[in-house]
Amino acid sequence: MLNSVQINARKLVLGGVDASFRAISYDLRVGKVVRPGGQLADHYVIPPQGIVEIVSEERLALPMDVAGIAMVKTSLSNQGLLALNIGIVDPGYKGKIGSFFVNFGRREQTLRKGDVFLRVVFHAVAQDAELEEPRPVDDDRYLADKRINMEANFGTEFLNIADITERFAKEQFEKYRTKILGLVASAAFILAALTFMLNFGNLLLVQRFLQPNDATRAELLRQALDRSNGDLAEENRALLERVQQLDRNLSSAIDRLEGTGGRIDQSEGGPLARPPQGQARP
Ligand SMILES: Nc1ccn([C@H]2C[C@H](O)[C@@H](COP(=O)(O)OP(=O)(O)OP(=O)(O)O)O2)c(=O)n1
Repeated sequence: MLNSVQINARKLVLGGVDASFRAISYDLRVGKVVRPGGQLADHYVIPPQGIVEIVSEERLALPMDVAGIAMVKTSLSNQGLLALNIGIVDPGYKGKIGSFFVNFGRREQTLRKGDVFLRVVFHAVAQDAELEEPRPVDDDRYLADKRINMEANFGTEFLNIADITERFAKEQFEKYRTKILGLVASAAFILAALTFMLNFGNLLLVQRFLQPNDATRAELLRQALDRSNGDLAEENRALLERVQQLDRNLSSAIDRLEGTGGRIDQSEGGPLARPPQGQARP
């Protein structure tokens, strides 16, 4: 691992400042901020769950026998700002360095031009193999690619909780819409059927209380017939007595007629007694 004197002497960092040289590393500073919409800025307030991309102020200019390793700044991590693009800087790499940052904390965090954001250590690379030198990375091209990538692939929040929730809810709704509509239709049908049956039941109940059923009607008819039979029996009995009385009167009238030799005793009443002349029989 190279020390700061070697880093400085071999001009591994272009545009560097003394304050960023550490004993065995260099602290890269923020050059440009690429906001979630892709716009360039000198600073950005990262909301909780927010994301931003940072491009270094310095350029690295590595020869083929030096490789770099970009590492997180512990102080930023402690604030909840985590660098995602840590890793190897290939031997021969010439260009700026960039990294996404996400805010895992509960509070907003600001990154601005000049802040340190990555720590780079440098290693000597053994030269016993044929290495292909990477092509230099143009600063403007590097920045433009970062902007395009940011705009195309990232939202204001790295977790995009609102978007994810909305998309998830929409997907679930689409998935279950047919089922839900079917269930609603069935529920409506069942409700309608129950309402109808309730009304029908009420009607039957009212009819049961207001109208006599067949058994009740038969009972009423039987009582009426009983009453009628009783009346007829009574009349029959009266008529029978009357007939018997008439029969008795007739017998006694005949007896008297025979006793008197065919003369009719006008003093006797009875059914066969002749009424006086000009008087109608009752
Ligand atoms: N934070 C970083 C880390 C590295 N690099 C640069 C220097 C590296 O030499 C180069 C390639 O690094 P990786 O291999 O990690 O990235 P890729 O897999 O995208 O690159 P490649 O296309 O070379 O496979 O990217 C960078 O710009 N920013």
